[in-house]
Amino acid sequence: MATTDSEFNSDLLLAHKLPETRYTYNERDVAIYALGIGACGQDAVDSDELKYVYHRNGQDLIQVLPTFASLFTLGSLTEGLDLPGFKYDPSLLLHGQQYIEIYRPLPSKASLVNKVSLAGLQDKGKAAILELETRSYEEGSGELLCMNRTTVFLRGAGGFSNSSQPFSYKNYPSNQGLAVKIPQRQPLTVCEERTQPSQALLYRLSGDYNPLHSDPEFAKLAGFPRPILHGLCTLGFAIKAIIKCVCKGDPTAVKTISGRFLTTVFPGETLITEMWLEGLRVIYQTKVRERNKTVLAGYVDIRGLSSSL
Ligand SMILES: CCCCCCC/C=C/C(=O)SCCNC(=O)CCNC(=O)[C@H](O)C(C)(C)COP(=O)(O)OP(=O)(O)OC[C@H]1O[C@@H](n2cnc3c(N)ncnc32)[C@H](O)[C@@H]1OP(=O)(O)O
Repeated sequence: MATTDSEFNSDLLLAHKLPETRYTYNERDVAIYALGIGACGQDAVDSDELKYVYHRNGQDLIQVLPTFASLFTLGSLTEGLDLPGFKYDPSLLLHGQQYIEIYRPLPSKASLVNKVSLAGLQDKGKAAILELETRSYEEGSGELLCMNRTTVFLRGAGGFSNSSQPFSYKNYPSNQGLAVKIPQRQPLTVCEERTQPSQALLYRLSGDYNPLHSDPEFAKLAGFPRPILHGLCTLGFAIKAIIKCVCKGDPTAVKTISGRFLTTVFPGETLITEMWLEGLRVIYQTKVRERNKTVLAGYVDIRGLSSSL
């Protein structure tokens, strides 16, 4: 049977092979990213954070934050993703979740080949949830460096299922990236950091140029009073706080990162990240002080016993 352009076609969608993408970066990109997630944003000589932007023995020795890996997915979603058999309005897209596995410390420069695949699609009625998995291999050695699973919440794109049962496709283990249960006890440690009013304008220079984060008119059309902060920028602030407070400042201690974006953050707001340690898992939630809202929650699995607490 012929289908119109707007009709959902799971056969077409699931058979579709997403193109490989490439990502090349150097020490300058690593430093610009670190500044974008607030490194040295309150104190230019902060001894916990200067190492992410400067090293006195050469820029190639700067340390790379594990969330830098999230940039490797740029180019698959931010450039507009064309999926046969499934239509959505990109201007209504919100970043829902990010799951990252780091297999070895990120070098300060590299050329990567990304293998991208569809990891999930769910019909939630009012919205669709789309998940893309990106495996990043170092060019030359072919070594697998990390994996990202990006979940986007597509407002207005739900209700596409052809049968009475809502469409649901997921091709990864159900224990990965689950929503976390926040402990009822007091957090072990808390870190507070103010974002700058220009935070999104700085963060976007790492390559996510979606006008939702910079253009007041575009933001209004997407349903927001003003431009909002990139979800991955908020995630970067939170994980940087965990590295500082729980991992003795060692960014290579981070093995797995999971985060769900619960509500939007506006540039200039203050982020309070609360942390609980459960074995080698740090459960965290990030709140906005000014609105007393939880904006992000998730977990970080750390290697070995490097916790400083
Ligand atoms: C380099 C690659 C980048 C890729 C992304 C590029 C574009 C970037 C854009 C951004 O950065 S946008 C800024 C960051 N994101 C946000 O600010 C979103 C914050 N979250 C929200 O505003 C809300 O959570 C929401 C996403 C609008 C959903 O809230 P809503 O009240 O509409 O949902 P519910 O009714 O609670 O749930 C419906 C259904 O959906 C599931 N769900 C809810 N939230 C999420 C989520 N964040 N991620 C994944 N799934 C979510 C929820 O579990 C419900 O499912 P069921 O339980 O009914 O099965």
